Amino acid sequence: MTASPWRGYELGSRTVSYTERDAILYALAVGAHPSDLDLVYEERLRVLPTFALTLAQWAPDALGSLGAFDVTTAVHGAQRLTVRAPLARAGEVVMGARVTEVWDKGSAAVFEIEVVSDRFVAAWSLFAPGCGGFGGARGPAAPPRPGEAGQPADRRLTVATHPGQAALYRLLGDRHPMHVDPEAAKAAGVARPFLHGLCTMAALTLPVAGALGAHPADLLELQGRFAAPAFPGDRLVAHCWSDGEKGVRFEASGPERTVISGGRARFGHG
Ligand SMILES: C[C@H](O)CC(=O)SCCNC(=O)CCNC(=O)[C@H](O)C(C)(C)COP(=O)(O)OP(=O)(O)OC[C@H]1O[C@@H](n2cnc3c(N)ncnc32)[C@H](O)[C@@H]1OP(=O)(O)O
Repeated sequence: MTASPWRGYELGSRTVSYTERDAILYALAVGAHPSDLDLVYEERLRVLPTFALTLAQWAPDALGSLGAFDVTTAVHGAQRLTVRAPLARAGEVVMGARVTEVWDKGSAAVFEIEVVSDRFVAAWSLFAPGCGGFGGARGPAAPPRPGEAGQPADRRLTVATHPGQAALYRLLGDRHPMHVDPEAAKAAGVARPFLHGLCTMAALTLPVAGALGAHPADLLELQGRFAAPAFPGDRLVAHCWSDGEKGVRFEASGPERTVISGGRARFGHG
């Protein structure tokens, strides 16, 4: 087996600062309701833990800028987030990042990037067409999907995304043109601009928390694979399987296909 030269690559460290306004805009961009005062009103603000992923976006962006993969065709394949401590209402976060693994899928490579801070640990999987075939390991198989054994879902939730959602979300840090420019989307093999995977995932986290009687700011763990593009304006349906008292496994579908598979979320008790 040959390892990719990017395996173990240190992306360095970065300090990113943010304001209450950024955290509120983020909450609105992922679907918080104006009546969710502790997400949208600075007097009561609690910061959504998934906001950390916008602060850490520099890491996958840095790897693309270094030329590890073609940024016009690579897409976000999967994400994991482990929360260590709540984010302050405003402030700065110091992060370090490195490429933990590069899997060889033949026609594509999957780059695993880990970002670590005292607030969270986050892991990106980037699916990069044209980067495989270097003689490396394929990596672990896709995790088993809930419901595979025929167990019916415990809950069905719906999330209405809105047509302007990607245009708004990109202002929080991921300005890849594939989310707004039809030509850039086509270059990535998608018919029209599609939602950021992290926007889709965070948007689902809000109703999932509500269904569990948890506060979305009490999220402790989140993960999922972006199985197919979701589009701004799609109505998403999430099927959820209980996973402990404040945990859930989920799969989410758009009008045509499953868009998030192997979803998992766990919340604290507040
Ligand atoms: C930069 C941007 O701003 C970031 C973004 O937010 S992009 C938006 C969010 N992401 C998306 O919309 C991507 C949606 N997903 C997809 O379009 C497709 O799943 C895909 C293009 C990633 C892969 O599809 P496809 O080429 O058909 O892969 P497929 O033949 O099923 O699988 C090939 C291998 O890759 C793996 N793989 C497939 N999808 C994967 C994913 N999403 N993440 C990680 N690995 C994946 C499979 O397990 C398989 O490996 P194995 O043979 O060892 O089991």
